[in-house]
Amino acid sequence: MSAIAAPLKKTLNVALIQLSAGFDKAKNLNHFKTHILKAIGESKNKLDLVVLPECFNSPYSVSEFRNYAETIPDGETTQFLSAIAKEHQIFLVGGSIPELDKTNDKIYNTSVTFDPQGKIVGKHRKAHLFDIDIKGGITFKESITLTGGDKATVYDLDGFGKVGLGICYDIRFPELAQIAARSPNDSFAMIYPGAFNTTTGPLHWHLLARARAIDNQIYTIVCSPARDLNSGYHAYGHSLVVDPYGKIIAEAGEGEEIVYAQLDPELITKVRQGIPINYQRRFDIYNNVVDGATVSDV
Ligand SMILES: NC(=O)CCC(=O)C(=O)O
Repeated sequence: MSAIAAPLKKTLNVALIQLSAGFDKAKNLNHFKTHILKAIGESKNKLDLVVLPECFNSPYSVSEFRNYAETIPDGETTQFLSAIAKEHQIFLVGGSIPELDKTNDKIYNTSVTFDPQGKIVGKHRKAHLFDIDIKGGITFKESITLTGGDKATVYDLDGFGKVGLGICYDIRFPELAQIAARSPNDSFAMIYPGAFNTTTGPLHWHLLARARAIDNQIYTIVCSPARDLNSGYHAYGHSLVVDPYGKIIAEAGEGEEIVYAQLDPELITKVRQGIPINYQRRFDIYNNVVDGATVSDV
């Protein structure tokens, strides 16, 4: 058995900013800035990382994505977030925004992460678009106006270690988290800006966040908008941080709230020593999972 690597190198203090967003982009940006500063001022530990929700600068609406779309990195929101990260010396996961790619005129649901110098260190385009139709529940079809990204995303939070990033519906596909958590990437967390809804949220939100943590023995961070019953989309809320045991260590309610958590560098190693699934995997059985594995016929 080889030594267990320590994916998280030191304690990380994180805040999740759960707010709703309306039609006024400038108002949305300022609302988030006020609360980022509030989190920095109120946190009892110096904050290292702040996470925003999916579609934090615009309504979450298929018919509005193009109206709010911006280019990255020169668009207004990217510049705005970069300046905040730099001024306050934090890593900032900028939720997600509708991104216009001028090279193909397509719109993506994109998350950008900044380092404490304001530099972009990670960019993820939502890979799995939220197209669902639950009779009597919710129908939503992002693919009417959005295009899916074509990559898993892993990047380094310098000094702490690596993280993987997915956006909302991406959490239903365990492969992105596996890619991030396993060697050679060895991430300590998956971060998901997300906006589950009031039909699937109560059923699946906590379970999926906990499942990704347990599958991979990493932290999972999921940040939702606050629920606004006057908007066209009722977000579930309940932003969460889950530890590598699958235990919820911080959780918001449904309204506007900031939640704080401290990620312990020793816990991942401890969990992996106690439940050593990393060394017990049977790749000889499931290495063909993409093409269709051979199953026993007896
Ligand atoms: N914004 C989203 O991707 C929503 C995903 C969701 O609600 C789900 O059930 O999955």
